[in-house]
Amino acid sequence: MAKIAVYPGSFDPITNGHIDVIKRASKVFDHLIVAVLVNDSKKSMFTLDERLDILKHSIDNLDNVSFDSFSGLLVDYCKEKQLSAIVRGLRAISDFEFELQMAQMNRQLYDETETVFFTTSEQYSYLSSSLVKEVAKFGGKIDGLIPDYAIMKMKQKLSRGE
Ligand SMILES: Cc1cn(CCC(=O)O)c2ccccc12
Repeated sequence: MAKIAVYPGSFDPITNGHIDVIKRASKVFDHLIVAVLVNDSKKSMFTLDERLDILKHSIDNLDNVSFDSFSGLLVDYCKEKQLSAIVRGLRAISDFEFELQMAQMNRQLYDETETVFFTTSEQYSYLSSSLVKEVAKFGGKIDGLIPDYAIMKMKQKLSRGE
C-alpha cells in the first residue's frame, strides 16, 4: 500500500526551510501532498491561488509531490484521503511544544494518521514566513531565504502597496 503523507501549512509564502522539509519528506514517502490550509481568520499576504502558484513554481523537480488546499480539520482531510502520515517540520526546540500539542490532539481525533517530524537544515532554523515578510516590507535582502519566484511575487505585491 502506497505511503502517502500530507505536509500542511499556510505557506504565506513558502520559505527555503519549508522546501528543505519537503525534499526530505519526499524521499521517505511514496507521495507527498503539500496542502495549503485555508484559514480565513488569518490575514495573509498572498491569496490561496497565489500561494499555490508560488508552491508549484518553487517545487517543480520532485515528481512525487503534489499540491492541494483544504479548510476545516486536518484529520478530516487525512481520513478522507486515507493518509499514512502528517509531515511537520521542526526548526528549533521552540517549535516542539506547539507541534506536540497539535500531534496529540490530532491523534485523539483520529489515531490512524501518524505525525512525522522532520528537522530542517540548521541554516534555516531562524526562518519564518512572517519574519521574511517583515524584512521585505522594510527593503531588507531576502535572497536565499525564499525561492526566487516567491521573491519576485513578493516584490510585485509590495510595489503595489498590498
Ligand atoms: C518557515 C517555517 C515555519 N515552520 C514552523 C511550522 C510551519 O509554520 O510550517 C517551519 C518548520 C520547519 C521548516 C521551516 C519552517
